Amino acid sequence: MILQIDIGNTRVKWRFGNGPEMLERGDHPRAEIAMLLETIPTSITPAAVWVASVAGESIATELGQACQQRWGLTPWFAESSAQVLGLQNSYVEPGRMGVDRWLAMLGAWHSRRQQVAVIDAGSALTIDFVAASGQHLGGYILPGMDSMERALLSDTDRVRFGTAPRDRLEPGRSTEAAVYNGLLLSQAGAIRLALEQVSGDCELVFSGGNGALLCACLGLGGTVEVDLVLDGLLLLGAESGLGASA
Ligand SMILES: Nc1ncnc2c1ncn2[C@@H]1O[C@H](COP(=O)(O)OP(=O)(O)OP(=O)(O)O)[C@@H](O)[C@H]1O
Ligand SMILES: CC(C)(CO)[C@@H](O)C(=O)NCCC(=O)O
Ligand SMILES: [K+]
Repeated sequence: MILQIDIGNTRVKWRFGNGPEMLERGDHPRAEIAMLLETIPTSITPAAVWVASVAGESIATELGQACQQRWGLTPWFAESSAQVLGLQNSYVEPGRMGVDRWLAMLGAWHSRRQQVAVIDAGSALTIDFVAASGQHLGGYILPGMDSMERALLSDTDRVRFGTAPRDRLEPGRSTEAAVYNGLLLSQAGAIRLALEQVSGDCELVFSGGNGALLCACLGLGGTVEVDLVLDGLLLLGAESGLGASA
């Protein structure tokens, strides 16, 4: 079976198994990638390791060495391309599109074949549109909630706050509420406005650490699929002839 790894900007998520039968999963801070394999149970012996990474070359090298050492395996790294399985990239240089966006689009569109808005709310917020035909119509890349919060903290003296966000958009009556509701408002508002830029109905598919929060805030329906990137990774790996049932 295949070990699937999603290396994001702050966290690394992994799962082990085939398709709907995912046996084990976990996540780990990206800063400690060298320790990642030590958190994976010894009962897991993958036939292959497939990776979606938005991190730099050094992280890939580090993971490659660790996989070689532990299982004698060289991981396969997914890449964005001009088209795959009917999904078509809009970039002139398709390789420049973040592979997490590309795989999330594949995961969301392939099972639906209708127009979708793919919203990945992690360290960054990305909003991508795919037409029913599979054509990528374009997208947006914004700072995520934590980045926005850090920017606000570093650029102001009197904005200080402490608790976790709630799914509320009402005007805040304390610094804390004004900040958190403001952060949410900016993300939810951006999504609302983005949806106005494309014609026709879109099915909304949310992913990422803040996906469920934003889905609840917006109240526009849609589904939350936390494994969108890994679902796309499985599709691409199988299509690339790597053998999904290995
Ligand atoms: N339990 C949680 N653990 C970590 N982050 C969480 C959690 N719940 C919500 N979050 C939010 O999710 C964000 C991280 O999202 P995600 O796990 O998708 O990160 P990522 O994959 O590194 O990001 P990106 O997809 O932009 O590379 C954090 O900024 C935080 O605001
Ligand atoms: C936008 C992020 C950071 C989201 O994780 C990632 O997809 C990325 O690094 N993308 C490269 C730039 C692009 O997608 O155009
Ligand atoms: K991600």
